[in-house]
Amino acid sequence: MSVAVSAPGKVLLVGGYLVLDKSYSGLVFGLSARIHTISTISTSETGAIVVRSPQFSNATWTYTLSSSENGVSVKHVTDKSSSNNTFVETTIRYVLSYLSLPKIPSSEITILADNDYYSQPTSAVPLQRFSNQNVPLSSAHKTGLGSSAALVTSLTTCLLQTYSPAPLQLSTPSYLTKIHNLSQVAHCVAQGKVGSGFDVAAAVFGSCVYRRFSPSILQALPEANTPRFSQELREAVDLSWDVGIEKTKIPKGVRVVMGDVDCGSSTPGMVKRVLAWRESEKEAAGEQWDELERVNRGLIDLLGQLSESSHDDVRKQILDIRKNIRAMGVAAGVPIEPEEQTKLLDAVSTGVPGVLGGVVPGAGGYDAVAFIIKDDEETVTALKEFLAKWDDGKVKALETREEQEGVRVEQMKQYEGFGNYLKLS
Ligand SMILES: Nc1ncnc2c1ncn2[C@@H]1O[C@H](COP(=O)(O)OP(=O)(O)OP(=O)(O)O)[C@@H](O)[C@H]1O
Ligand SMILES: C[C@@](O)(CCOP(=O)(O)O)CC(=O)O
Repeated sequence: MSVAVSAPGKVLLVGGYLVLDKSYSGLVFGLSARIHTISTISTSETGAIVVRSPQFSNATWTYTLSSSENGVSVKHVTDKSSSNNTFVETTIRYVLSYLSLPKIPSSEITILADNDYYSQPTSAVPLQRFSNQNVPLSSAHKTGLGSSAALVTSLTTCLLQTYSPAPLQLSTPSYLTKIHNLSQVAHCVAQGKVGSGFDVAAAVFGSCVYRRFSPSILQALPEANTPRFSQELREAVDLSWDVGIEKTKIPKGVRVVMGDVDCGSSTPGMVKRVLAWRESEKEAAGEQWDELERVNRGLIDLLGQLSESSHDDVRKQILDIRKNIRAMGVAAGVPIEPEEQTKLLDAVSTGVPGVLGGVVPGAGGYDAVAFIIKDDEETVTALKEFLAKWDDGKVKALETREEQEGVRVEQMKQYEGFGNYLKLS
């Protein structure tokens, strides 16, 4: 029997940087662009998991598995053409160690990512779903939708559904919390640091107002496969975390449109510099963050009770947020809303009727822009046409839009046309 799961990407509309500190919050929307993982238990005797990501070249990873009292040892079988996939390997190691099964049947897992995760070449004909990128994963141009968090969450859930001794329902709140905690652990270990985790939260719970968990929950965990690893992992995951998730959704009548700026900024470098500034200018930075939190919360409240008559208030609130973000950027010496992005956001906000405003989402920089617009075809078309003419078409509107739902079990039928990618049972 095959099991399929998908988890959404994210856009952190407001709260970049602040959300790293538990005293502040971020508004994150889950996106319709999802990463799917489909598993099939295989008949092979040896305990092994073969993972394929068939939209990319040389993207097959084989792992042999063996159980011990220190957790499940997961070894990547390498050959000449293979590369590592730390996110996949770590997720398998942590989920199977969490389950601590004495015997682990072999399985095959296929990863399929919606097209919006990668900048696509301009094409006269519509792309097929899960289009083939024809390049190794390392050369794909990511659009910044949080592919690793969606992948880790989707794979964690797929492994739990495949290997848990008792069948589980994703509608059970305690099970979703377990998926969240385990996915956060695996994602942090794989990326080598404890981030705020808003991307994993969106992948699990969908759109929400997010407040981070205390990093100390994870910092105390022993290394994988050392004494007490399995027990302590289980204890940490089953603990009640001090994370804040207030589910939310975009109000009726408006939608989010993402613009992919095929360029890119180094998020870790920007985070380091903003946090160093905050440390060195404690008082001024504290005041600035409190003010940003106030205006961010203002937008969250406005969106919570939106009507046609409050569109102008949303416009003003977004401008206020941007003014504060630019001030933080100047004070920290980090181009969070760089001049080029300011020009673009201003031009779209004033030049395209139906656009309520736009921001540089997440860490900002040159990566992406996100717009809140009226949810009608006319506005979407006008925005796309405007972007196509801007700076030689460097900014492309993505097809994805906000979506409320987080991780979910998928019906197998939808993959039937993808026989070139996977065999179903
Ligand atoms: N389709 C996929 N197949 C297999 N592995 C994937 C896939 N997509 C993402 N990954 C894993 O996630 C890693 C990319 O993670 P990274 O954090 O660099 O990007 P991201 O999460 O998309 O970034 P951002 O948070 O800026 O959106 C890849 O190196 C790979 O390990
Ligand atoms: C800067 C930060 O607050 C947001 C980064 O968001 P993004 O990866 O640019 O979408 C970092 C974090 O929250 O982990």
